[in-house]
Order: sequence, then C-alpha cells, then structure tokens
Amino acid sequence: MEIRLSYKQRLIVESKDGPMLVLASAGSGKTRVLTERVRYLLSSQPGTFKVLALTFTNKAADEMQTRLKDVQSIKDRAFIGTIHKFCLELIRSKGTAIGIDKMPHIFERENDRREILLEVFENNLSLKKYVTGASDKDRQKFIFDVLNYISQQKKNLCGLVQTNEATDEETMLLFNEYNAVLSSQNAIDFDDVICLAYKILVERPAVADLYRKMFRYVCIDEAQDLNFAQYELIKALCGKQHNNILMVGDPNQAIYGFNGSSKTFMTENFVIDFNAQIIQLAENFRSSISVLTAAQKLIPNSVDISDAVINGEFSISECQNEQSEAEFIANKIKFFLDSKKHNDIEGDITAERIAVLGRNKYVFKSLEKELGKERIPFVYKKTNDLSEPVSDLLKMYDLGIRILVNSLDKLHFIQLCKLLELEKIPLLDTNVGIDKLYKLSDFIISPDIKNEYTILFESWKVVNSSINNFIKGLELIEAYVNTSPHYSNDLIKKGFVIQDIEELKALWKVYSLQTTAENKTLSNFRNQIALGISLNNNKNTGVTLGTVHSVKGLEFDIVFLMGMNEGTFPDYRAVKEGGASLNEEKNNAFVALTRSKRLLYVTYPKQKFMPWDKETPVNQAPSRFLRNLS
Ligand SMILES: Nc1ncnc2c1ncn2[C@@H]1O[C@H](COP(=O)(O)OP(=O)(O)OP(=O)(O)O)[C@@H](O)[C@H]1O
Repeated sequence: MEIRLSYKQRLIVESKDGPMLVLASAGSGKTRVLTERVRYLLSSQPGTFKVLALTFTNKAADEMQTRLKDVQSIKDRAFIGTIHKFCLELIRSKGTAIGIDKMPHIFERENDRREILLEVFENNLSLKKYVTGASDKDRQKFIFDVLNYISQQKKNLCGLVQTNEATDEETMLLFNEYNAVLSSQNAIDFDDVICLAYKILVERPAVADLYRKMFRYVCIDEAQDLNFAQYELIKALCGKQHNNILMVGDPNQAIYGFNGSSKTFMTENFVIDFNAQIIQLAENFRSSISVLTAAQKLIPNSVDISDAVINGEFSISECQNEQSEAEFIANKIKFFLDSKKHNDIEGDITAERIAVLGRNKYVFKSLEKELGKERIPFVYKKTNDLSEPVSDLLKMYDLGIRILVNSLDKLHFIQLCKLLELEKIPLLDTNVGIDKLYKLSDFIISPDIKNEYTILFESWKVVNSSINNFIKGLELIEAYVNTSPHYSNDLIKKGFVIQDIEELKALWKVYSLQTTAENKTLSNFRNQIALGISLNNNKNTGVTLGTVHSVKGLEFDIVFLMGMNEGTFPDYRAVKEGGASLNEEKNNAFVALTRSKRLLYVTYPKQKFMPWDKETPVNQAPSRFLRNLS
C-alpha cells in the first residue's frame, strides 16, 4: 500500500543539510521517515556521495534495505546496517592504519569470554587467589561480575579516552591480561569492535576525513539507545566539519540502560555538541484510541491521540493462576482465529497478526502448552540473531571453520579437541589452519568420531579451496547424514544436524546477497555470523511470543501482555534498585503496549507456583503499572 508522508514527515525527509534531532513518539513513523530520507537524498541530489544509515538491530537494517531496494545502486550508495557492522567494515578496510595487519576474529559467545578470563586467572599468580577456594557458585558469580566489568570498561572506551576514575593495579592487570589473551589468539570481543573503530578514527585523522567525505549524510535510528562508546564513535566519525546528521528516537522507548545506553546522548549531548535542530513528530499512525489511551495513562504526554479514529479495545484481566491466565489467552486467540473477523481490524485475522508479550521468556511456559493443546501455531521471537549450532556435528564444523580462518585460535581448537574426545590437547607443528585440522585427525581414537571427522575435513577442504564452495561443502555433510545408518537410527539427532545445515545455508545466502564478490571471504563471513545475521525466517509461522526487547520496532493488530505482576514486570531487580531502573521498566511496558495496532489485552495471575514447590501457590501482587492503566 502506498503511504503518503504527512506534512511534518515530509519536512524532515526533504530537510536541508545540517544536524537534526527528530523526537518522535511510538508509531509516529520514525522508521518510515528515516527510510524515505535515504531515498530522498539519493534520488534528489546528484553526486557520488554515500549515505550511512545506522540501525540498532540487523532486522531493522534488513527492513530498511527491503524498502529501499528499488532505489538505483542502493548497495553502492548507502551503508545500511548496525553500528557494529559498520565498525567491523571500518576495521577490515582501514585496520592496518593502527597496526591491525590480520583481521581479528570475534569471540562473541559469553562462554568463550568466560574461558578466556579463567585462563587469565589460572596463569596469573597475583590474580589466582580470587578464584581459588571459592565455591563453584561464588566463582561463577565472580566471573560473571568481572566480565560485566570488562564490558562496561570497554563501553566507556577505557584506555582510549581520559577518565577521572581511579583503577587499582590488579583490576588494570586483569583488564590488560584479558585483552592480551584475546590478542594472542588474534581475537576481539563484541565491545572491542566499537573500541577499535573508534581508535582508527581518532588516531588516524586522514581515515576519518576520508569517511566524512564518503558519507555525506549520517542517519541514526533508535538514537535513544546509544551508549557512550557509540556516541563517541559518531562524534569521531563526524568531527567538527561534518554535521549532516539525522538522529531519530523516542526517549520513552529507551530500554537498554543495562547496556550503558542513555537517552541523554541523543536529547542532550547531540543537541549541544552539534547544535542540532529539534523536530517533534507526534501524530500516531499505528494504534487505536484504546491502545493510545492506555499508553498515555502509563506515560503522560507520550503519544498524540487527537488523530486516532479507530476505537479498538483495551482490558486488564486478573486470572487465578498462571494456568488460568494461559487458558484465558489461548481461548481468546482461538476465538479470533475461528471467527477471523473484528470490526476494528481490516481483513482476516491470522495467527501472524497476533502477539503475546512478556517481560521475560519464562512467563510463556503454561501458554506454550495451552497453545499446543489448541493446535495454535506459535513462534518465539529471538532477541538477537546470534546463530549457534545445536548438533555436535555442526558444532565441530563451526569450530573447524574458526580454526581455518584463524589458526591462532587456541580457544576453539581446545573446544574442538574436547568434542573429538581427545585426552590431551595435541601440539601440532603447523600454523596453517587446514593443516592443523588435517593433523588433528591422527589423534582421534573413536572410530565413529573419526568417520564423522573425515567428512567434516572434506567439507573444510573444499571451502578452503574456494569460498564459493561453501554450499558444496555443506552438501557433503548433508549427503553423509542422509545415507549414514548411524543417523537413520537416530532421527532426532539427524533432525538437528539437518536444521543446523539449513540455517548455515540460509546465513550464507543472506551474506552472499549483502556482500560484494571482492569482500566475500570465509573470515568475513564468520565475523558477520558473530555479529548476527538476520534470517527473517520467523515470518508467517504463527502467533508471535516475544519478550519486550525482541519486539522493539514491530507491530501487531492484536497484542496480549501477560505476567503483569510486581517482580516480573517491573523486574524484581529494578524494583530493588528503583530510580532509573524502575523508570526504564516503565519504558519497557510502554514499548509493549504500543506494539498493538488495534486490540490490547493485559493479564496477570493472582497466584503462582514456584519452581521448587508445585504444591503451594504463592500470592502475587499486580504490577504497579496497572495502577496507572486502570
Ligand atoms: N504518513 C503515514 N500515513 C499512514 N501510515 C503511516 C505513515 N507513516 C507511518 N505510517 C505507518 O505507521 C506505523 C508506524 O510506523 P513506524 O513503524 O515507522 O513508526 P515508529 O515511529 O518507528 O514506531 P515505533 O518507534 O513505535 O516502533 C507503520 O504501520 C507505518 O506504515
């Protein structure tokens, strides 16, 4: 359907050069405005300049790319992607400027970071005392806290910008050693991606200058979720000369405080540092009067109801316990799917037009069973697009790929040896990935594992000979699994392997479409997987079940928000902390409510059974936010 931009939207889309902040409420067309701005810039102005459009998620970037695919040479003239993806690209093409001769590999998994840190404690006498003697639980908690600390330091660009914070010697040692272990394996973690790109831009003004000239316009979506490092990166990119920056965001949808994000980078720093003009976008194009009234009650002055015309529905229902809450929702969904019609909804109601949201994934437990009983299809919306194989065979394959592209990767080499059930980690006299993988085969004892390894090695070999053989390599494994009696006797196991292969093929397809032939490398592909590639395969598969964070930016005709109890929503940690954390919970609830286009149903159980006692129900207080809503 062709949508005409409103007067105000058009004003932004067609605005002249200069810095601009669009403060826009939920459903006011932020994403649409940003997309149309890119289209307008590229089609109305001559020249070879490019547009940099930064989004917060891969999904948002995909959506934007899809909407702009009719724009001529869009791929050459616009970079549309997440900030991390942009930074990775910058490191890849200009890393040599700061001495990065070999593209580092991202260790994206929490578990990998934990192992790196354990190695630091193990090999460092002055630090070892912190993990020896502690109970397993305390050690886990300690490691978790240290990893969070390291991540936080990187988000504050520790070592790259001056701070007043005094750090004691041992903490500094820990931080440096953790980075040293990563570096010895030619690896970086997720936070380093921003840090390294920032380093290039501030230490090599010529590179920054080149990028400023290349990207004449910078557009940033969901700017309320920027953190310090990301904002500083944008500042470093733009310098003093470049001020064609458009930031679009909604302060009431700031929900990534745990990630160091703060709306003030958008509402205050950007406005002061760049002297940005502020434009408000309030008209709501998404939701019914009932939905907007609820959102307005939760956060006054957050949305504009004046132009809404469709009534819609909003209700709060108290249920006896989680089971009756699940039954209530499943029955209502069944009713909608059977009747297919509602006066306020155009066309037939299908499962894909319905979502059930919760603060965390545990609230859906009873509902899953009820939906199953009613044969209502549903799909979980994932928070991120990180892909991780489920089957051991593809886990081994992925580890081999990591070694192939980065022979210094000791961490994943050890993990591969463990999966191969080797008693000792062999010392191999080669530093070439494919040779390492070849020689490893000699150490495998189990004949079954050796068999599988032979196939995996064949696959690595074909991929190693040419990146264009990637699918061919996977087909070798597929053929083996389809003919091996071992797998035909264990169909569940076979199913996992086939699913993993399908997923890898799909990832490859998306990567191939998004990447030019000269940039296509196995190493780059692996790094893109680490940053998350959106597969868009959750479409048309049923009712969406999702946490609030996973549905940001999405919309559904009918939304259920379940589990609205104190301690669940708002989350118990935020209740304890109060202040900004509690305020962010309110933003979370606001995001949840405003996902609904027409009908909105909020539910909560009066009682719950705790996981450790299924006999005695415990009374639950309704969420404090419901007091605003009723
Ligand atoms: N000018 C317009 N006329 C009609 N519909 C519009 C217009 N602009 C946007 N819309 C529609 O309004 C809905 C919300 O738009 P969009 O998703 O861009 O808003 P948003 O501000 O990014 O929302 P949120 O921040 O809540 O995710 C979409 O269905 C979009 O197609």
